Amino acid sequence: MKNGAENLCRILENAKLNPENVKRDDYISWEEYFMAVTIATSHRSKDPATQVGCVLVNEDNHIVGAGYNGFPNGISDDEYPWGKQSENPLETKYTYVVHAEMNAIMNATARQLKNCRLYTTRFPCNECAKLVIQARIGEIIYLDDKEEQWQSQAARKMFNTARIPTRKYQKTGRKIVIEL
Ligand SMILES: Nc1ccn([C@H]2C[C@H](O)[C@@H](COP(=O)(O)O)O2)c(=O)n1
Ligand SMILES: [Zn+2]
Repeated sequence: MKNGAENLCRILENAKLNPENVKRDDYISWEEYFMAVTIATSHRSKDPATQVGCVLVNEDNHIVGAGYNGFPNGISDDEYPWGKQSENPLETKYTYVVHAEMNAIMNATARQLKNCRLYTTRFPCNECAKLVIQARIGEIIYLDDKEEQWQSQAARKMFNTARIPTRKYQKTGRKIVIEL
């Protein structure tokens, strides 16, 4: 019996020494993973000037919603305007585009978005902030913020009042290459 136990210990020790039996340690973190999916989601946007992605993650680290900026379902990307500058609001994208955060919330598979984390490549605008607060989303993690824009300032003001924390994603410098 003693020899059996000794043999088993030796086998286990040898196994640990074999790298094929030990998990890799260079996997990406949850934060890197969710922001990578958020950035990848933005690549579906047809907006020629600005592509925004957004991902909703619940308390179990499950992705429950994702979206990017685009026109509503059935509104042709080829017939509606993608321009930014016009005296006539009917001729600019802003009048029609659904923001990435709005699409992520609307696409959410989970009925309950309460306390989910919202990852986004661009800090939410005031209109998205209203939906985020109403959906009781728990935290905003963003890549970039156009702080000079009043829409961003209004959103931040509402998040502060609603006590929804926001934080800027801290880049790790890691790069991944995805060949599609
Ligand atoms: N938090 C945000 C802010 C903006 N967007 C979308 C709306 C437009 O498609 C584009 C912004 O246009 P720009 O003036 O930067 O060319 O980004 C969003 O989805 N979420
Ligand atoms: Zn918005």
